[in-house]
Formats: sequence, C-alpha cells, structure tokens
Amino acid sequence: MAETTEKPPKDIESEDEQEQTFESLGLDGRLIRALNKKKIDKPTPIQQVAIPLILQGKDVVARAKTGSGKTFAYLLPLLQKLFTLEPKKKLAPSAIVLVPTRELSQQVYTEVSSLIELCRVPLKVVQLTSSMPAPDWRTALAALPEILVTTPACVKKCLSDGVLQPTSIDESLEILVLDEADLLLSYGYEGDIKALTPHIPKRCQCLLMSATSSDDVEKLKKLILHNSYILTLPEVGDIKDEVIPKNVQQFWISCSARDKLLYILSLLKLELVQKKVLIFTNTIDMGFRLKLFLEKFGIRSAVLNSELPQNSRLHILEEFNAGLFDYLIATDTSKSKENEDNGVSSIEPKKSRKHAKHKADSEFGVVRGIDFKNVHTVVNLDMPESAEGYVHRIGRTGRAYSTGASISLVSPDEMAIFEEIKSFLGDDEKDNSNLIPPFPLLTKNAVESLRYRAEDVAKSVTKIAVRESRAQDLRNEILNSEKLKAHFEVNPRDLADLLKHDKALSKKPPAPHLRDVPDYLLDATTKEASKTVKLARAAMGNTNPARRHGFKRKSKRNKDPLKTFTAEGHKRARRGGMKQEGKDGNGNHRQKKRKT
Ligand SMILES: Nc1ncnc2c1ncn2[C@@H]1O[C@H](COP(=O)(O)OP(=O)(O)OP(=O)(O)O)[C@@H](O)[C@H]1O
Repeated sequence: MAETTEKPPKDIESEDEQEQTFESLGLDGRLIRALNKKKIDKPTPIQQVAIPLILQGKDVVARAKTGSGKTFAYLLPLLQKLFTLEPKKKLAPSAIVLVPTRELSQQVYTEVSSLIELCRVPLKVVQLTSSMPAPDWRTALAALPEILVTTPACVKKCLSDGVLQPTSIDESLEILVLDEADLLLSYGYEGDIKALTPHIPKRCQCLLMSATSSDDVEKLKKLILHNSYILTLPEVGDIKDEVIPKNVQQFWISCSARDKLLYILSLLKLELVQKKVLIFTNTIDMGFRLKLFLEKFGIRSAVLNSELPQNSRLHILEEFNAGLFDYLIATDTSKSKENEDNGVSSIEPKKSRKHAKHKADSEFGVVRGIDFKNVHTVVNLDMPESAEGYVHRIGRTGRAYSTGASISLVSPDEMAIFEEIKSFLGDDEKDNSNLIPPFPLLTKNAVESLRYRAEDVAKSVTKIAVRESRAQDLRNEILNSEKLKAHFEVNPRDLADLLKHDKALSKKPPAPHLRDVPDYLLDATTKEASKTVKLARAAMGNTNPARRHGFKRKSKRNKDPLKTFTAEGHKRARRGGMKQEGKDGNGNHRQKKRKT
C-alpha cells in the first residue's frame, strides 16, 4: 500500500494569513447558511485544509491541536456527501462516526442533528450507547438512519447480536470517521475495531481525526485505511504553537500543597480570573473538598467526575455550556489513581473505594474532546499526571478563535511533572521562551490577607464532611439521573432548569463575614488588578450569561489585563527568582532542575 504524505499549501499554514471562506472551500450553500446561523463564518485552518480534500473523496488523517474545529472539518463534507448520495433502500448507515466516549458521542450527535435541522434536509442520525438495551438499538437502526454515531464497542455488539449485518455494511457504508483516533485504542477498543474492519468496503472513505500523533494512530491507519492514497496533514508551525493554541496564555503559581485552597480562593474571591472557570483536581475527594470549601465563601460550583451517572454528567455539561453556573470542578484522573493511597483519597474506607471503582464509568472522558463552551480560565488545582494530560486540560479553553488562560498551582512535589510539561511544550531556557510565566495578578499580600480565614475554613472541611458530601451528591445525582432520563427522552435538547448541579452541599449557609472580602483586607495592587479583570470582562461582553453563547472571533489583546498588567509581586518574583512566592523553596528547586 503506497502512502503519500502531503503538506498543506504554504498560504494556509499560518492562522494569521488565512483568507479562505467556506464558499471558496466548495461547501454547499445550505451548510454555509447553517453555519452562519451558528455565528460561524470563517473556517479554521484545519477546516480549510481538510474540507476540500474530504469533498474530493480522499482518505484523510487529520491531526490538529485541541479546539481547532476538527469536528466540523469532517462533519461538513460528510453531510455534503450524503446530500448528493443516490437515495436507495439501505439496511445499514451510509456514515458511521466512531468516538471513544459517550460524552463525545452525545456531543457529535447533537452537532449533526442541529446541522441537519438547520439545513432542512431529510437525513436521519442515530446515537447508540452501550447503556441502551438491545431492542432499542434494533428500533433505532430500523428507522434506516444515514448516520450512526457510536463507540466501537457498540458496533461490535451490533454485529455480534445481528442488529447490523456485515453484508448491509458492505453495501451501504460510504464514510467511516474515527474521531479522537489517538484515544480509541487507549480506551481499549482495538478488538472492537478489528471486528468491524473486515466489513468495511474498499470504496468507503475513511477519516481519522486526532489531537496528537501516537503509535496508536499509526496502528489505526494500518488497520482502517485501505485506499492507496493517504493524506496526512502534518504539524503546522513550531511545536509550541501546535500543541497549545496560541490564543491561550499559560501561567503558573508556586505554592505548597497545603496552600492550594488558599490560592484558589484568592484567585476566585478577588476576581483575578475571567469566568467561566474549569478547575481540575486529580481525585474526586479533592473535588468535593474544594466545592465545600468554596461554598463556605459563597462561591457555588458543580463537580464532574466518572462516578456520576451518565445522564447527570451530560446534564452538568449542558448547564455549564449554557452558562448556568461559572465554576466547574472536574476530576479527570484515571480510576487507578483515584484508588491509590494518596492524598485525600486515602481517607476512604475500603468498602467505599471498592464502590467508587465499581461505579466509575470506563467510557467516561471528562476532558478529551469535550467541547466546554466559553471557558475563559482553566485552573490546575492539582497538576496532571502527564504532559499529554496537561495539553488536553488546557485545550478546554481558547477553542477555535476564542481566547483563554490557564493557571497551574504547582507544589514542590509537582515540580518534576511541571518541568516535564514545559520541556514537552518546548519551553526552552536557552531561548528564553518562558511559555508558562508566573501569574502576574496575584500578590503575596493579597494571598496573606485571606490566609487566616482560608485556613480556618479549610479545617472545618473535614475528611468526614468530604466523604458524606460525596455520598450525598452521588445519591442526589442517581435520583436526578432517573428524572433526567425521562427528560432527555421527551426533550433531548432542552435544559431541565429544575435540576441544578451547583446546589450547596453543606447544610449551613455561608457565614455573612466570609461571603464578602472586606475592603481593608485588600491592597491597592489587588484592587486595581481585580478592577482591570472586571473591565476586561465587560469589554469582552462576558458579563451576561446569555451573551456568553456568542463566539469570540477576535482576541482582545489590548483589553486583556494579563497582557498589560504588571503587579508589584510579579516584578519581585522575576527579580527574586520566585523566592517571593514560596517559603517552601520552590524557586530553588526549579533553578536546580534547570541547570541539569
Ligand atoms: N470555523 C469556526 N469558527 C468558529 N468556531 C468554530 C469553528 N469551527 C468550530 N468552532 C467551534 O470551536 C469549538 C471547538 O471545536 P471542536 O470541538 O471541533 O474542536 P476539536 O479540534 O475537535 O477539539 P478537541 O481535539 O479538543 O476535540 C466548538 O465549540 C465549535 O463549535
């Protein structure tokens, strides 16, 4: 099999130079009008390259950074191809989109359904999930949908249960998409994909979309792509631009593990970050500990983790995306990590840990590929376990043409992974690239002004309180999940306003003196920083939740306080080699690492 690698034309390599339109890519007028209704009028670089090639019928392996618009890059030409297909009685779908998780399946399904509706074309799409009973699969496929969105495991089950006939697939299948291809094998779908491959007809156009390249993608290419012409869209620009979108500003804060709650409180309470905020923790218990802690200061948030029932997870995502709450605490670490004897997790009794393991959903993917809408700030309360995990977390902001920021709270124990991340991103000491500088808006004074209150409250969030809240939340969500199931069945795209996920878990309301930060506690620098962030938010049209739905097309560089503001603390930090931030000697540790 000959493999051809083509580079995209020079003029589309740089995002700044692009001038292509959806019309010039050859896209159908109905699709363009549908996109306009979604306020999308300019293709992203990956769309500019991939759409014409897919329209020409080529197999494409598209690799592009997170949030670069890969979903439309394949969905738009896929739909256009189906618009023009001869109508004939087909016993299997013409297009199958395979994704690694149910969340992604729901996301893609919603996107296709909405495009079909806006285009007013008589195409049918169905979604199959492993939680659906087999008779439901039969019913869904009996409606003879043109498009099937599902996971590889479901397709295999459809084949083995006779719900899908291999001969029908052979007759019908025109396009097969493997979305988030880099994850499919790591989610353990190799056997499922192998069960499908013998039935993929030679003429079927195959598309592999992924955010990172890996041996798994190579393996899939060999497994799936059997046309002689394979087109690989190579990395664009240098590695830094490729891995993390340019429009995301990354920062870090050095603090001890013990001070992490204090630091996040300072960031949120002093309003030094733009909302909406997505906060990552490595354990579910830490997620609940943070939620309870913030609640005491009148900051409401929701948690998202693998333990929650699927309907609740989908609904939390919908509510967050609709702007119904501003702070979402997500736990994305693997189950094995959750069950390790580390940190807060270790407090769980054996029985409960077993329960958590049992409950956690293997098809859950809180981060990878999920399109959190209009997240302006990602905070790593705990550092991720790998550089790849960091890239996927940070990729939840700055999607397509929007801007965003990330702040990583790094304790001395996490310096090693932080250094690994920096080197992965190409943060080179020698060329002074300083890709992840210290966060400039939070001064030592501001943090210290909240220390007493934060430490006092942190003590009251006991291990037992965390455990009880976690169990209570799970019970609530299981009940909610039943209601949501009925709700989704009747009205899948509506929002159930009555089921709020950011409800307070503690019985006592926050003490009035903790709700507001008294003026005398704030220094002039922090007041100015907070005012600037608020002004920037207003300038970016980010004050009214309804307006957050709009897509920010241009980065507002000059209005972004992170680009213009310099706090005293930051200057000192630079001069003093981070000493100002850490009693714990992080700066020294960092220096030492750098020399090696
Ligand atoms: N041309 C465009 N203009 C503006 N917004 C766009 C455009 N294309 C896609 N988007 C929006 O950008 C966001 C990110 O797109 P998408 O989810 O397809 O990214 P992705 O490359 O698949 O990311 P990931 O690798 O994280 O899955 C979505 O909200 C999508 O609606």
